Amino acid sequence: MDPNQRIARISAHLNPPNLDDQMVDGSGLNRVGCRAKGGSPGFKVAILGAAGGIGQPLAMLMKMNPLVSVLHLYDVANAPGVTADISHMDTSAIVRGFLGQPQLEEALTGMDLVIIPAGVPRKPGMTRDDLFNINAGIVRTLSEAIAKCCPKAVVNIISNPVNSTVPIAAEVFKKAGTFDPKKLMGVTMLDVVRANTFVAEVMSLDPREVDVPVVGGHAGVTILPLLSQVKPPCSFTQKEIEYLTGRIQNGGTEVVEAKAGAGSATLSMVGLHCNVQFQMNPGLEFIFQSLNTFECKNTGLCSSEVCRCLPQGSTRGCKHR
Ligand SMILES: NC(=O)c1ccc[n+]([C@@H]2O[C@H](COP(=O)([O-])OP(=O)(O)OC[C@H]3O[C@@H](n4cnc5c(N)ncnc54)[C@H](O)[C@@H]3O)[C@@H](O)[C@H]2O)c1
Ligand SMILES: O=C(O)C[C@H](O)C(=O)O
Repeated sequence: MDPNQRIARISAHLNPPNLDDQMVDGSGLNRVGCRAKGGSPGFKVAILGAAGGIGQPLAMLMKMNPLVSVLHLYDVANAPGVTADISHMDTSAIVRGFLGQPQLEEALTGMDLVIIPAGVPRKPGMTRDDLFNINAGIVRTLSEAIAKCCPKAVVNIISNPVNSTVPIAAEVFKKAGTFDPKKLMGVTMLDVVRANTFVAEVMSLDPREVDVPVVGGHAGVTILPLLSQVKPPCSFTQKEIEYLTGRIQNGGTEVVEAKAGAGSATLSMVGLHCNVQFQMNPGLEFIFQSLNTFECKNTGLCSSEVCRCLPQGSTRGCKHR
C-alpha cells in the first residue's frame, strides 16, 4: 500500500468522519465506508490516558472483552500508534483513537464507561500527594468534558492521588448538576489484590481463595486492611500483623522503588481490572456492580455514603447500588 494511503488509514482511526447522520443507536459510532456500525450490543468504553503504562494494557484487555462493543482511546500523546495497534486485534469491539484536547468531546460522546488513568505517576521518593498539582488539573478538565458529553457514564478514576482526584471529579459533576454518587468511583482494588496476595503468602494459601477487606483511602496509612475479617478466617501473630499491614500499605511504593524511576504499578493494576470484569461477565449490570465494589472498598474515597456494606465484611459481595 502507498505510504500516504497507509497514513490516511491510520488517521481514519484518529479522525472519524462526521457521524451525526449515520447513527445506529444514537451513539454516533458509524464510519463512512465501513460496514461495522458499532451498534452491536455491549459497552461503549473510553480510556483517557490510553497511551500510558496503564492505558495500553488496559486498552488491550478492553478490546478482548466481549462485553465491549466500542472502545475510544484518548490521550494527549501517542494515541495514533496505540489505536492502530489495538485496532488490529481480531475481537469485535470497534476501536477509535482521539488525540489531544480538541478531540476530547468526540472521544466521550455516547460512552457508558469512562476509565481515567491519565496523568503522571510517581517516582522514587515521591508520595502520591506530590502528583496533586499536575493530576488534579487533568482530572478536573476531563471531568468537565464528561459532565458535558456523557453525564450518565460510570466514571472510574485511577489517576493519583485517588483520595483527592475522586472528590475533584465529584465537585465538577455537582457543579454541572450531573453527579450520581453510584457512578463515580476511585480504583483502589489494588490494595485488596495486594492484601490477598501477601496474606496468602504468609499463610501458605492460594491467593484466589483469600479475601481481605481493605477500607480507608489509597495512600500509606490511610490504607486499612481488616486482617481480623480475612476469609478464610486466619489467626495472625502480632509480628505477622505488623508485617502485613506495612507491606499492604506500602505496596505501591514497593513497585515504584523497584521500577526505579520508570513508573508505578501498571500490570497488577490492569490485571485486576481484567479479573473483576471477566469474572462478572454476564452483562452490563455485572460490570457496574463489580465497579461498585471498588467504590465500596474505601469509605474515604467513596463519592456516596456507601460502605454500609462493610460491616458485612466483604468488599467483593457488596450489594450497594
Ligand atoms: N489507583 C491505582 O491503584 C493506581 C495504580 C497505579 C497507578 N496509578 C496512577 O495512574 C496514573 C497513570 O499511571 P501510568 O503508569 O499509566 O502513567 P503514564 O505516564 O505511563 O501514563 C499516563 C498517560 O496519561 C497521558 N496524559 C497526560 N496528561 C493527559 C491529559 N490531560 N489527558 C489525557 N491523557 C493525558 C500521558 O500522555 C500518558 O500516556 C498515575 O497518576 C498513577 O499514579 C493509580
Ligand atoms: O503507588 C503508586 O504511586 C501507584 C498506585 O497508587 C499503587 O498503589 O501502586
